Amino acid sequence: MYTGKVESDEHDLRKYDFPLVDIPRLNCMDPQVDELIKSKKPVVLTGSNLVGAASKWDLDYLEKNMGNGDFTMFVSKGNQFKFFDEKKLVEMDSVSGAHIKNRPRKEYIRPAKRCTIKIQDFAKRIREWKDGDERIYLQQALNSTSGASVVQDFIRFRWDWVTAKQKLHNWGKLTYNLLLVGLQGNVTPCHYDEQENLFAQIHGHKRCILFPPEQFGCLYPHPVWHPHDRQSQVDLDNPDYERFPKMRDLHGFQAVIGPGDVLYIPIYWWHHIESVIPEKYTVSLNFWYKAGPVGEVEYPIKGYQKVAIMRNVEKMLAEAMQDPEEVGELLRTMVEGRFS
Ligand SMILES: CCC[C@@H](CC(=O)O)C(=O)C(=O)O
Ligand SMILES: [Zn+2]
Repeated sequence: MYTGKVESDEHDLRKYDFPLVDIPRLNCMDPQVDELIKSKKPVVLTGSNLVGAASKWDLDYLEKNMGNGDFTMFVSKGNQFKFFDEKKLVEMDSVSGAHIKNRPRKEYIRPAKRCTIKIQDFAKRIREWKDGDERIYLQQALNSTSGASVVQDFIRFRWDWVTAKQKLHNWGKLTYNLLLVGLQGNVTPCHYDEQENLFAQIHGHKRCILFPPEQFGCLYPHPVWHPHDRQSQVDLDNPDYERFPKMRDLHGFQAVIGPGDVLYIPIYWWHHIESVIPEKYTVSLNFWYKAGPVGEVEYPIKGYQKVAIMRNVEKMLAEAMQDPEEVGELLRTMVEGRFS
């Protein structure tokens, strides 16, 4: 169980140009926990036993008990697993209307290829993996086909505790739990999700770097119609300050989480997550909850609300212009020399 400050070199952590402060680590019964969650600030919860029933979910156990399903796996030549939404290629046609259909479809580079695999084959590939091989990352929603023992373990999660959190903080419904099994060194690059996330670490350690929604301007997300919607264009591990000068203003929060820890990643908060040494692979399970109903709007509006507004403006303009390429031109015309 990780207990020290993050500078410890037990996980051989990469150094960054931007400052990083530790995310608070609190026992789940500490009253400060609900204050932090209420104010949409990240916190590492210890002692929740949320997924205690899954503490035995190592590769051998999963191999024997995940059943015979075809599970989703991503394969990457490098160590980055940047999410690519294939649906956007279709939606973009519908968003941008007929005439774009006959334009040459920009061939997007998919940093990670999606495929399916049996858990036994996946476990074999993890065991046999060696430096230089392409990397693999199993990312599978848990459901009733996930094998009887796994389902039994799932039922024994602390649903009382987590459902009380969901209700207390007025979150929407649990959309799903994503089981994540990845190699040491795998990175999910900087992105935000439109869901509240209780991120439970089961095996191995993950270094999590988070930025608040207010730092949107420093992280240059792809446009909403892009398959990399919600993903930052910047590579924190290989910064390009020419293209993205405001990266210099980044200041982040970090935590290394280990078995039994649960990291609260607030909705719209940016996160960059790396599986770190010493274990060869990591196992995590997230709990994604839809945003709760928007109550009384308090002014001034918050950073995450500005992100939601910017997303809606981008979508509306893409619909109106019928061509996403023209949206940038229109926004520049609107802003340049007028609002400074
Ligand atoms: C596909 C989800 C990946 C996960 C990060 C990680 O553990 O690699 C994450 O970003 C999240 O739980 O929101
Ligand atoms: Zn995420």
